[in-house]
Amino acid sequence: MNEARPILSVAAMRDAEAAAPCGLTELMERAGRGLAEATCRFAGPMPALILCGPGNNGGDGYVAARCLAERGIAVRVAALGEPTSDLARAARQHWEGPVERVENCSPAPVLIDCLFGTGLKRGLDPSLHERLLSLAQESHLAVAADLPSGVDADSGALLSPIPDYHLTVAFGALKPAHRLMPAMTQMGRVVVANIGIEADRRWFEIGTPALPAVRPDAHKYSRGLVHCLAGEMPGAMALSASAAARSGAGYVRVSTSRPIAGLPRSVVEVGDARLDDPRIGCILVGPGLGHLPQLLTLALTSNRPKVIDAEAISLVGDPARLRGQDAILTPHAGEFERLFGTLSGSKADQALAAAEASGAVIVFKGADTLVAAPDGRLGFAPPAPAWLATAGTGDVLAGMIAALRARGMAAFDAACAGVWLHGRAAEHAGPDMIADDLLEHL
Ligand SMILES: NC(=O)C1=CN([C@@H]2O[C@H](COP(=O)(O)OP(=O)(O)OC[C@H]3O[C@@H](n4cnc5c(N)ncnc54)[C@H](OP(=O)(O)O)[C@@H]3O)[C@@H](O)[C@H]2O)[C@@H](O)CC1
Ligand SMILES: [K+]
Repeated sequence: MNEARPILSVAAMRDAEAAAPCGLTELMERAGRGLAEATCRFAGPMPALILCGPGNNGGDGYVAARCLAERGIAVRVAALGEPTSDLARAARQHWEGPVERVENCSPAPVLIDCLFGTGLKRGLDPSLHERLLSLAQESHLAVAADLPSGVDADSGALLSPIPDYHLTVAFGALKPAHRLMPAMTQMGRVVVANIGIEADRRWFEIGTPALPAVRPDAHKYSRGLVHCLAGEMPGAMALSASAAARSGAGYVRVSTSRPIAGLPRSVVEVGDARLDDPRIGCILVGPGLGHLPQLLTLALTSNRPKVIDAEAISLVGDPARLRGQDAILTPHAGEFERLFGTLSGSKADQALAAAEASGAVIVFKGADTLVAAPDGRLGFAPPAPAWLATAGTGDVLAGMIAALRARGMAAFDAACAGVWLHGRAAEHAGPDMIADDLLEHL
């Protein structure tokens, strides 16, 4: 079972650290020990070079050096200068070995980057980031302590270039950058070292979903009716409706003015669109919609839950129009901007602002998909294969989420579950998959 792991912003991390009953010195001790242990497990007994910055990330490095030396590993330390924080100064004093200079130290098979973590405020000086890149290039394995030095922890932006790491050891909890583009692709394997903080769980990495059980007395309506509104290009809705049928909906119905090729025989095509039917568990509008804004208007006249995808998102026009609707929106970046405009802040900030402005659950898609709720909950998708970026996969996701919503899951939970299952289906389908192949893996 893959538990949802908490994700903490820099501010939330500082609060959690300050509230830790064990105190900050012990937290640093645990972070350094966790770094040493994870590195040993990953790299074995290879000689290591630890680069220490001036702050507490550097402090973790001095602790890790001591722990690695205690394990008999040949470890060297190189620093930018003397530590500037009290905690790091104390950690430096407990390291009994020599301290070289980052500018002229020689490389080692394992490079451990403890230059900067959550305290990074600007890009590294060019001479320093070039030094970091070249030492990483000359190592076999590069390990980042908490975050690669150069990454903004809250946004995932690269403030200066970073090497590709093999392992990143996050302390206490993941930070947004561990699951946001572009930083997430350069961190290698990401593990969390438990340092004993209590983490707020409103932001989290989406874990294995708990799907509703099928009751012994279930019938097709109680298992969830998804009503799809097909538009000008019904092939897209064929994918969505098939995905809904394969995601456990009891009954999938498609309103269409002409026959749709490629639908499973169990999916029913109907000529009219009676959306006041209380048995409808979720309406789906958008995939293949084309220029039929009246279908969105029709969906919005119904009080039933709805998933609004693709072209229908842009047609909403004003986010306030969704207030009072029980809606899930699934925009990619272009659709997001068309509806919500250019919002400031990180992708996480933007997703939350959009959820608040619309009152809807927002699935902000991309290589770093986020699911935001109006109440401030935020799910970060675990990494999914890059080959998901192909035509029609969004239609499949919309159908999956509609089915999970129709099965009675709350909107936010259904969206998170759909995103998680979609990523895992892509892993099973393999690199040459097309969207249709996902259906076999739902
Ligand atoms: N708090 C805790 O209890 C625990 C924290 N832990 C660890 O602490 C890390 C956070 O530590 P931190 O806050 O000291 O920040 P950190 O990332 O070391 O850097 C700050 C220093 O860098 C400097 N600086 C910044 N950018 C720069 C640049 N581009 N180029 C040059 N300098 C730059 C900045 O100087 P300033 O700009 O402020 O003058 C300041 O001196 C966290 O990631 C985790 O590893 C764990 O031990 C668990 C317990
Ligand atoms: K680091």
